[in-house]
Amino acid sequence: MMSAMKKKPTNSGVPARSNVAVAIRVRPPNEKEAKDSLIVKTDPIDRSVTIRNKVFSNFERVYGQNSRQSEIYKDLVKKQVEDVLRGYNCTIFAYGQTGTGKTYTMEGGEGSIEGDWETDENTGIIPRAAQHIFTELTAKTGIEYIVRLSYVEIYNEEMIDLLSSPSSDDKHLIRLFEDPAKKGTIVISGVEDIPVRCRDDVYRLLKQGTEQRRTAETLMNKQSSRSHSVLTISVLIRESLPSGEELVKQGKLRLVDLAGSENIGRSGAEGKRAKEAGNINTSLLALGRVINALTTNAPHIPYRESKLTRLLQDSLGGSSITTIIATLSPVNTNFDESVSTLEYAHRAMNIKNRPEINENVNKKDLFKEYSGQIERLMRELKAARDKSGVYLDQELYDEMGKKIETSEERISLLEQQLEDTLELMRKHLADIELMDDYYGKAYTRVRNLEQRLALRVEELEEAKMTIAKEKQAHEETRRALGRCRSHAEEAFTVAEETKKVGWEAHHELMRLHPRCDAIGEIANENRNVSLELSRSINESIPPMREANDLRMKNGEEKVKEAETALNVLNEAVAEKIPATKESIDEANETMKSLLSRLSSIHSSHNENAQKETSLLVTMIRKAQLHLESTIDSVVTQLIESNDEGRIKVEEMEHQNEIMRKEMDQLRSDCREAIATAQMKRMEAGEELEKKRNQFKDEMERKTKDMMNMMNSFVSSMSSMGETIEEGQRGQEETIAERMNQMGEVEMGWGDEMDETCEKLKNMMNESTEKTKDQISTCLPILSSMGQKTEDYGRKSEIDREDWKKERETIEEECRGKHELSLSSALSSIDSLKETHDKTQVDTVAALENTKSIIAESWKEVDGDMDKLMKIVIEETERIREIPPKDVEQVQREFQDNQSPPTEEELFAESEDEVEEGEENDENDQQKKFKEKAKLRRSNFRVRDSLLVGGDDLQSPSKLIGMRGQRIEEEGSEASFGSDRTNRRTNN
Ligand SMILES: Nc1ncnc2c1ncn2[C@@H]1O[C@H](COP(=O)(O)OP(=O)(O)OP(=O)(O)O)[C@@H](O)[C@H]1O
Repeated sequence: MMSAMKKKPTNSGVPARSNVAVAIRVRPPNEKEAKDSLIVKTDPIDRSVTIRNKVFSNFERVYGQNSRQSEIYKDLVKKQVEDVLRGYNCTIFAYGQTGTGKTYTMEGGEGSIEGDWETDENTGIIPRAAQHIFTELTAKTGIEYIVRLSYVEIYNEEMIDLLSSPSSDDKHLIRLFEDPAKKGTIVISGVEDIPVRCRDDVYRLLKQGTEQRRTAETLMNKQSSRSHSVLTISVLIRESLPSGEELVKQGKLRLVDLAGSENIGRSGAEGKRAKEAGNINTSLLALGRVINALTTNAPHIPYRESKLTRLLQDSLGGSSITTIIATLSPVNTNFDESVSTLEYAHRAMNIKNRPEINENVNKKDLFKEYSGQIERLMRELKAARDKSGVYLDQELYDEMGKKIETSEERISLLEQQLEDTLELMRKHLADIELMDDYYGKAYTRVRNLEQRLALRVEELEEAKMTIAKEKQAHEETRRALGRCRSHAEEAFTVAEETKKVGWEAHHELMRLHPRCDAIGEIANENRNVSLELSRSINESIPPMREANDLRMKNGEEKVKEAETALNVLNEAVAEKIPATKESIDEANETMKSLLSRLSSIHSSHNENAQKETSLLVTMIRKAQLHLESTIDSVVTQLIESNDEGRIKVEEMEHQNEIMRKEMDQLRSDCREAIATAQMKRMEAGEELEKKRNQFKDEMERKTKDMMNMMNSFVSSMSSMGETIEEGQRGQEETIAERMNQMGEVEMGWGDEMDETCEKLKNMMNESTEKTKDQISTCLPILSSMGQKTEDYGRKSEIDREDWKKERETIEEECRGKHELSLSSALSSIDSLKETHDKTQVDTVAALENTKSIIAESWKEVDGDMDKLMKIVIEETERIREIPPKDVEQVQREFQDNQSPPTEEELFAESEDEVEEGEENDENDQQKKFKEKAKLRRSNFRVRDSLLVGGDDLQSPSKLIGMRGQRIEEEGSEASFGSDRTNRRTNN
């Protein structure tokens, strides 16, 4: 294929001429060989193999029994795969005796075909190469590519397409021909060249081909392959250059698993098997000859001697990069075969190739080239045919016959070539059509995929939003849990405070109890004092009342007496008035008769009369004074009784004051007690604060644990979210990558895309399911945690309520007891005060009542006195108007009417008279005094006869005299009344 591609010298590290690389691999001995001696020694550093004494060196690589598949691949194949992708043809074939590990090296151990090429040690070169090619291709951007796979078997010099359906009988159609445009490049026609889109396609086809391989059991190996298998992976890469040119690269990787190279005789093959072995050896012998010819610079290389050599023409001495892996058995039994293989390999090592890269050309050039080629061939064909109708002489004819024969051969060759070229072209066209078809499909698919991608992106966005919501929900849950924690903390704080207050109250209560007891005792004492006081007051009130009553009674009596005396006086006056009138008349008469007689002595007699009058006035004044003093004494007594009441009131006030002081003391005690309680409360508070801190620390620790749990949960959730996000991101990236690739590759692998999308969808579904599962796993945990938090909160609430209730109870009890004791003390004090106030009020009322009674008495007395005074004044005035009588007469009259004054009175009066400035000598005065005393004594006798009452009250004349004197002194009646009133008020 791709004969139109020009070859150009190698570049990029591939030498222009390079020897076929030969590596030796020695497998480990199998069970059968366990007792056999190991004769093959490998030196990887020296790259030499020693078998007995024979040393084979300068190999590309040498691997011992413990070599690893991955090692082989990295050293021998990896670079070639990269070269294939750059446009080189590369061949790797395994050569060796049956059962030495050719298939193991090329395909891998049992079941290894589906293993991961990078990790699975069983995996052989073919699966690794397939994986590697697709990994590299998918990693490249800006290219389109198509990968095709053909798998043929050469068995008994027959080529069999291992990928065609087993029923088809088209094996004879498979031909090998040289690419006319690329000399030496052998093309296999008539085989299925199946496009593959991924590693799995390769595996599937490999499996299919392997099943078709004919294997026969030989004595040497149970599954000894009697055929050569050739797997070809062609890669066509179309690349758009920045210049706008379209470049096409085509590389080919041939992986050949040769049949065993053992001796027929030793293999034990018989009959058909022997034929097989022979054919096998024919091919291998031809291969040997080719190798010999190549290494000895022979003019002819017998590629055409066998299908195998024909097929490997390009790989041996051609433009391919070739690696041979010669496999060996390590044991002595296989010595000959091992030596043969080593010699074979050593010879092959000298084959020189000229690796050429398949020149990058654009599509137009490719067509042009093919067209030119076809045209040329057609021309040649036509020319050849045209010549066939010309008549020539015999010799010339014979010559021409020969020439015609030659020409016919050439024609047939050209026809063959033309046919091959046409087939190639058809193939290329088919490739291009296929590519275009793929491109169109891919374009449509890309569109569809873009739409799907948009949908996926939307879904992804939705999923992201869902995740974000979930995250938010988680965040909210975390926050809610945080709030719950803070609520719980608050609840605990409150509970602690409540506890503290409760304890404080309890302590305070405990401390207040004795204080309350003391207060109660004081209150009891106060009550007793109060009771005592009220009792004493109650006791003192009746005597006071009695005293008052008595005084009132006395006053009344006195008033009554005064009234009686007044009445008596009035009566006496009334009695005396007619007698007096008569006496006055007689006296008038006497006076008249004696007027003349007395006129001489008028002046002296007048003087005596004035003296008598003044004596009378003095007597009246004395009586008045006596009365006043009596009244004053009554008033004083009243005042005294009033003072007594006042003293009692004062005492009570004093008591009250004491009680107030005691109350103040009590209050200050209470305050002190409260201050002490507060202090104690503070102390208890500090203690409780400590305990609370301890409790809080404990709580914080527990909460921290809880939070740690929560955080780990949340972090696991977030990591889960991140994983999901990463998964999503990965999916996004994968989708984007896929889309990029899809956008860039116009060839059809829509199915792959579908599959990828399906896979992605599945992945997303899986991821969603996983997320759901995780969420569903998390939800019960969350709900249980929420439940726990709720329970916790509820418990805290209950605790808080309990504490609150307890606190209220304690407070109530405390307050109740405290208040009860205080209120009882206060109520006892209040009751005492009330009693006291009541007593005071009663006393004051009693006093006021007494006062009003006395005032009433006074009013009455005043009225009577006024009346009396009026009478006395009138009488006095009337007496004053009476003309002076004869002294004797007067004396008689007085003797008749008045009791004689006592000596002291007379003496006092005489002294008064002396003080009044009378100028008499001492003898005269004594004489006169005696005379006056005599007179007065006689007068008083008269008076005594007139008087009814005792000595306490003065005679009416005295009273009159006193009153008269006072009137004279004060000058008016009103002033006297007001003066007395004033004095009473003052009292
Ligand atoms: N390097 C190795 N390490 C472990 N086992 C190996 C190795 N090489 C070969 N074997 C084992 O040896 C046996 C024969 O190997 P294999 O079939 O690959 O030989 P072969 O050369 O392909 O034989 P045939 O020519 O008959 O196809 C297999 O069971 C294989 O697993």
